[in-house]
Amino acid sequence: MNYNSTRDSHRTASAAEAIATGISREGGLFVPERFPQLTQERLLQLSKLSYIERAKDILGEYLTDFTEEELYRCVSGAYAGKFDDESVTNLARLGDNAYLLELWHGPTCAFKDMALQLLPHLLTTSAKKVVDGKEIVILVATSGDTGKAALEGFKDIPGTRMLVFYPEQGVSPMQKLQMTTQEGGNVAVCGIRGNFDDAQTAVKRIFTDQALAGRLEQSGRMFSSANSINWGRLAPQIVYYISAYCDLLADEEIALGDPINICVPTGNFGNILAAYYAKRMGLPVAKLICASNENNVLTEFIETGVYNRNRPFHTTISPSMDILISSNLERLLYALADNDDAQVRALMDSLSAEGSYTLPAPMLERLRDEFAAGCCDDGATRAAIRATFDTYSYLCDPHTAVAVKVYQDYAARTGDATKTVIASTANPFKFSHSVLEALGEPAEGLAEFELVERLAACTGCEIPAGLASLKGRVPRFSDVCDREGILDYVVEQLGL
Ligand SMILES: N[C@@H](CCOP(=O)(O)O)C(=O)O
Repeated sequence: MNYNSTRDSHRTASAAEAIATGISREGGLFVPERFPQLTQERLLQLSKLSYIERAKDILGEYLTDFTEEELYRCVSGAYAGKFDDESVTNLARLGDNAYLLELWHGPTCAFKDMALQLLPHLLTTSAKKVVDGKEIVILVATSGDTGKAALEGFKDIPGTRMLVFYPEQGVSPMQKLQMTTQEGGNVAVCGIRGNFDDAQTAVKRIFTDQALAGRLEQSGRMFSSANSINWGRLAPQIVYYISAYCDLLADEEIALGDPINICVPTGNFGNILAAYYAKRMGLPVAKLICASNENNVLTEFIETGVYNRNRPFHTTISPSMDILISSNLERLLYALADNDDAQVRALMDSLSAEGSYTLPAPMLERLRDEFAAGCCDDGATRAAIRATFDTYSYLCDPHTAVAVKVYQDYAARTGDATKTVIASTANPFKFSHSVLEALGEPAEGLAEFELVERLAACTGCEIPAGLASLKGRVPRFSDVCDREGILDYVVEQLGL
């Protein structure tokens, strides 16, 4: 299986090359040249396997330049003993037709662990194949969850170095504590005076700066990415949607071939794109429901075909989705345009020049066939946390609550009673202040761990070990730079 760049479809890469480099030289994203197909018998077989076996099987279709033994080592290294239990994910029922797919049972309590426990194995295996001996310098832009999961995955991994940039005023206190207390001799964390889009744009610019890449190469190093622009981040996310379908099958919640809907809270469009790719592989999926917070650029796009980032940026209680430039949308555009790279280049040029673009009618029609969308503000998010807890005794984090609300609005609006998997993306204790407020509990003026303990006391939910262990920890990293200073920070840190 080879991969093509969304901005130059003649540029091909093996899986190992796509993963080691992270992004194509001209700024395009790598996409598989075709989608392997899952038959119904295959889904049935997969439903009898463990998560690790399912992951090995599905990823084997994409990572064809990895040996069976390499794949098994990567997948078991990522998932065996690293998650709360060997099922890795959990499905919790929410009413008659919905299930929350809990993806946050890994070490950093967010869905990003599902891919970022695996990426270090995939990346070091890939590097040995295609760029042996080079140190991989991984630059990460985060709005809260990717940063910590990437740091945890890559800490002290030989041959790698990592610099993480996060919006200093745009993540939850727990997310900040998780990142700034990170251990590991190969990592550094820097806050920026700006938002996630500023960090992501600066990092992407660095990845495509050929002069800088040359200087880095002279010192035996190369850049890569641990964001979902890297194929090695996205492929593992496809697995959990297929696995969720298999779990529903094994639990006899659905019959083989029954379509499901998938609803995903998303900002950078990676998590929902993985569900779309699962559908392209033949997973029976009816609608993909895209859930956004007040930064509703994706909702408007799916409803109208106009992508317009020229709008106020909102700092919300679901900060990991505070994004106006959704990187992975580019991969969807490539698919909707039938792999026409010129079309993608034109849309992306318009996005960088004007901050907006409009889909041609045939692409919009295909988009709306596949996707539905909705959004909600912080007030509705809080109300959804409260209502979900009161009605189902289920405590969800603000990002998951956005998806629950959007799904419920969708179901009420359309009458669609198809069984729906809602991606539950983070543990609520990462956002204790907002969750307590939503429950109507006093939260003002309390320190972070007072909030955590109060939330545990009033809900009976367990504080995850990965967060409890941060109590009393002193931050290691306090660097902050302007958004314009990210390049200089990288140059200085790397001694270029
Ligand atoms: N929500 C993300 C933003 C980056 O997304 P990614 O999937 O491209 O890594 C975060 O938590 O940082």
